[in-house]
Amino acid sequence: MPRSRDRLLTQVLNVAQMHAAEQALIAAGTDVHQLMQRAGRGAGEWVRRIAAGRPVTVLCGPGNNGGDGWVIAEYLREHGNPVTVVVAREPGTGAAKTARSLYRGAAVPGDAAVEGEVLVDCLFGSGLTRGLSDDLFELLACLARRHPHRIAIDVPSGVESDSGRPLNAGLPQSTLTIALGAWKHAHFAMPACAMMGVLRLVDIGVNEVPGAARVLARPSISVPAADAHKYRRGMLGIVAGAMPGATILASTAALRAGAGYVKLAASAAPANAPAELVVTSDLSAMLADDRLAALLVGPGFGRGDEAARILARSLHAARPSVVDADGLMLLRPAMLSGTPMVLTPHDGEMAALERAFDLPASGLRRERALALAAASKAVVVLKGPDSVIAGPEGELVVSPRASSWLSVAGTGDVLAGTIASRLAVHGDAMRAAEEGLWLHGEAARIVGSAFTAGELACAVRAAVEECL
Ligand SMILES: NC(=O)C1=CN([C@@H]2O[C@H](COP(=O)(O)OP(=O)(O)OC[C@H]3O[C@@H](n4cnc5c(N)ncnc54)[C@H](O)[C@@H]3O)[C@@H](O)[C@H]2O)[C@@H](O)CC1
Ligand SMILES: [K+]
Repeated sequence: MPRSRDRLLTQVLNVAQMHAAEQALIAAGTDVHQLMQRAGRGAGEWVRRIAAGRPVTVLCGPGNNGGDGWVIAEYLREHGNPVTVVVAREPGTGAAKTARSLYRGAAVPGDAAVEGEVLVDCLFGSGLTRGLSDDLFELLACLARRHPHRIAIDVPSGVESDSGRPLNAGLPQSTLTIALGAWKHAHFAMPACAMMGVLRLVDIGVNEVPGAARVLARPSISVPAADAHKYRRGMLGIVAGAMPGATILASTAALRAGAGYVKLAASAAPANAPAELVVTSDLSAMLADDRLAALLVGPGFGRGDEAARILARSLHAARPSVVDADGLMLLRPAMLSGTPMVLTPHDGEMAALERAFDLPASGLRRERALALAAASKAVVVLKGPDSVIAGPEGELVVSPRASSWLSVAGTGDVLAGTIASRLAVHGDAMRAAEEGLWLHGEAARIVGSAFTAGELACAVRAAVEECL
């Protein structure tokens, strides 16, 4: 793929945006038939490689997703791979009818008894508007049981493309999902993204859609300038609270994510503080220091009145800040100073912030993150298996599903420390959030399984190395 399309292929579109993008291509001279050929043949090549000569069953529905299925089947037949189409519904669109007419292989009516190695699910794609009827659900489920490899084309049938909501209970698990033209939100939203197996994208020439969300991608991190020194590289101040263990984890990550100097304001030096961490008991002096590039407030903070006062005092210093954990439970609109800020709530903290900012606690996660970002003028990293980053101007970045081994105490502190370290380096809240979230996910990939938050924090260094 040409390098210029790399960034373009990170866009994530909803159904309306995808339709508009297709219409733009059609207006520029490509017809639906050509688009379907590009999509079907691109997906067909993936299927052919996976099938490697083993029998493939293609389940075709009535819409253009079914049309893709007919193209895939013909592509496999042309390449000598055994293929059978199961016709769940006859094609209803012009492009799908044409695709069917061009297929010269075997087709059987909706027959659940067909067996094979690879099932290609082209029953419904982004046009699904309601749950599968009982007969279609049974057909899909029976075929899925009879095929060890299950490839979903565009989105698995039964999944709502814009939300990632399954519209039927008990939908089969796919081993591979091939997105067509652009990523859809379902590819990154729970619970659908956990049903999709490996994700691949086929480029059909879709152009940039203004306002589209993006998938979190590997950031590019600069090495320190030739004349760098510890302060110019960014000094991060971390404000400790009642439980300094959390700030030690955050500091361990922050020391490895790029900041030149990490200072911890704590009433007493924690016993297990890393030697590189400078501990001060003078919070006022730390906040007044001109060299302070960013602040992290919240991990292990406590939720009492004293903690609330320290939070307000810290944010009053008006430095680029990351507010996490207990800090989020105490944050009030009046504490915001308009300086770059990143908020890193999990779902429970998000609900507390929504109460504090008088926002509805309903809607999709990405919509809730966008609403909080708009109300607070902060960048919101809504954490979870399907983390999203929302910016105050409506920017939206969705993260590929994170390692489930991250579900262990302390990993949130590591994320906060990583983002804060990046914020200290350059002061750009959106960029720091993206870099931090990517580094965190990559560190988890590097440490693998059954890791501790401390091991994760140490692996941030290796993750940074991959971005240089
Ligand atoms: N439009 C284009 O230019 C392209 C579309 N492509 C494919 O087209 C797909 C979208 O096509 P469609 O919009 O035709 O959508 P689908 O193929 O998902 O099918 C939608 C049709 O099924 C009906 N329907 C929805 N839910 C149903 C249910 N539960 N039970 C029964 N019928 C139901 C709808 O009323 C509509 O007639 C994409 O996912 C992608 O696979 C690709 O071929 C690329 C090009
Ligand atoms: K499908």
